[in-house]
Amino acid sequence: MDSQVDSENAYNSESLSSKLHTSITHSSFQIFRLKKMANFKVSRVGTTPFEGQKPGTSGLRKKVKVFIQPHYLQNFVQATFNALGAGRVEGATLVVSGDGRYYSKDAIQIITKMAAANGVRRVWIGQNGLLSTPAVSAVVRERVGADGSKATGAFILTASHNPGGPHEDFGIKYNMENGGPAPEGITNKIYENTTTIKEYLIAEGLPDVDISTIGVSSFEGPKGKFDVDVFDSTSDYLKLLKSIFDFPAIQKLLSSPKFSFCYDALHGVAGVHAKRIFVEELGANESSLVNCVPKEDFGGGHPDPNLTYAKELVARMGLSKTHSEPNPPEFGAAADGDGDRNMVLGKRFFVTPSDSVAIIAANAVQAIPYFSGGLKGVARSMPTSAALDIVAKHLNLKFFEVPTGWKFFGNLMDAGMCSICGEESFGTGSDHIREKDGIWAVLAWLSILAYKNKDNLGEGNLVSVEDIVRQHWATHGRHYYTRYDYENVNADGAKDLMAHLVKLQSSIDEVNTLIKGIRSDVSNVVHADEFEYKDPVDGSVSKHQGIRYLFEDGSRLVFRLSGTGSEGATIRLYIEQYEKDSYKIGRDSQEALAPLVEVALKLSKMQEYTSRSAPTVIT
Ligand SMILES: O=P(O)(O)OC[C@H]1O[C@H](O)[C@H](O)[C@@H](O)[C@@H]1O
Ligand SMILES: [Mg+2]
Repeated sequence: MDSQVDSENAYNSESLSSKLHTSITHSSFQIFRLKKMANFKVSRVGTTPFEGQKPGTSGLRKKVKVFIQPHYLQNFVQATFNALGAGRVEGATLVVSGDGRYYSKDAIQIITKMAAANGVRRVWIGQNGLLSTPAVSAVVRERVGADGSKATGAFILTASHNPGGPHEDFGIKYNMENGGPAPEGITNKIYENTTTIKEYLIAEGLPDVDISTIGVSSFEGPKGKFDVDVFDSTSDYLKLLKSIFDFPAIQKLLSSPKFSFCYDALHGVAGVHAKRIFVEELGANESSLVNCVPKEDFGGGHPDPNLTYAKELVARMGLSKTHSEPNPPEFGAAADGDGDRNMVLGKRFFVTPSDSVAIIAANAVQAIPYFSGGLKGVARSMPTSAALDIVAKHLNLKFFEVPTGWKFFGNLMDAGMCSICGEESFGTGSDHIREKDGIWAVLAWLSILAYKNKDNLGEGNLVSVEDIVRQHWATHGRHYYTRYDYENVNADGAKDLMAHLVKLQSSIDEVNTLIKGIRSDVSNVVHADEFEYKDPVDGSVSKHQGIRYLFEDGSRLVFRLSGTGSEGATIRLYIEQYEKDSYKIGRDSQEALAPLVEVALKLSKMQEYTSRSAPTVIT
């Protein structure tokens, strides 16, 4: 009897002994159990607002030194609970996990205690606090707890592709019961709450949970039971992926001596899933995994899968300018810190994310069982190239152009209007969840490769990634595309540059005169505006979503300020040119785009406003 009592009340020994005494005097254990003391009490902690807790496109991202200030994280979490309202918090089942970056472990303990105090019924945590953003979305949508419970929302602890470590970034965002990021109505309310917050609730007496061991720990609070369920990070996500793709077909491709594969998680959370999915399930060689052990500081790197930051993969795939690789793998891919982004490479070949989504959409019905019944529609973000538009037209599919940010796809998917979508920012995904999904994109490509090679894994040449892309261009034309990023520039300079570009738009004639003075071989601008989007599902309007210059020959220049940086401003310049003639589609993209790049830089007075003579990253 004693040991049972002890284990249930281990955290309140003083009151326990007095109760125990009472129960023994009344010689009725039953009475004692019913009146059992709580494991924790609710403590109300006074606080004052912090400035700048406005969640951006993907939650709140700040330097760790900002987040670790006393009450900083707590204020944001309480503001979120208050914005959700008691109906979505009391009795709720909340997922709390992330990409494992520095400060995650502390944050998980704090959020768990605050959840308990706010009346949440269960907190679900991926083992070691690790769940990729797509895995969180899958868990929210698909996981069923041992007691039949379903998740009602999630705190995702990540700053995505931003570096991690004590001097780098931390982040937090809230996802709703559909597995997608909270809509603007909620994030605005969270922000309002952060400006007036006076107190937060936290459980006192609740111990830190051991997040490294799978299992359920149960506690008793003033409002009843509170469970912490630590579960395997990959099982639910894997189950969902298995229902989408033909795993045996992919396994056959991976085991073919003609094929070789490489995956770089850049020390982000995707490494955990990759080992299980690619190696244990699909039979890839363990040596094909690079940087797949998650690290709190991503090994000191920048966990963004692009040609600049995914250096090791780029070198392995034979794309490094300084290192020559004699025998690169046939296929390579990388992920960002939280595993929702992807970069796909072939042997010595880069697939632009804009082409990637178009090619996946073009082949999905044949190559991916989940889509065998047809696609409901496709969508891309505005700065993403128009390669997908051509596929949509060709296949007679519903098509949507939305502002940057994955949440805009969510509404379309919830309304059954969109199956596949993608962004130039290395995000690709489908309506299986409500986040982009890096591993899904890799499996989609492996499915296409498996499909195209289904009859020649024995004899004949392998149809390579490059073959698939070139074939696509030959059929649909090619969108030459590049993005120039100017990271961490002076915020006022960036604002002035944008204002200058908007002002120019008032006279297209003047713009064309300026352009002719810069390059006479560039076509005329026919339309210029700031992109605005009216959501076809809820009618909401998003303004100022990027500055566009549209040219007569289909070329486009787009300028945007990043919504995901944590310091200064980042200007993104997107340059695109369409070529239909087969003899013009094989050029080097930087070379093909050089005239438009020159126009963009001079028209925007980039160097004048940013004091930068070159971008930080070119993709
Ligand atoms: O605002 P940016 O830095 O260009 O980033 C834009 C990207 O941010 C996040 O990753 C969002 O999830 C993406 O949907 C979006 O494309
Ligand atoms: Mg990310």
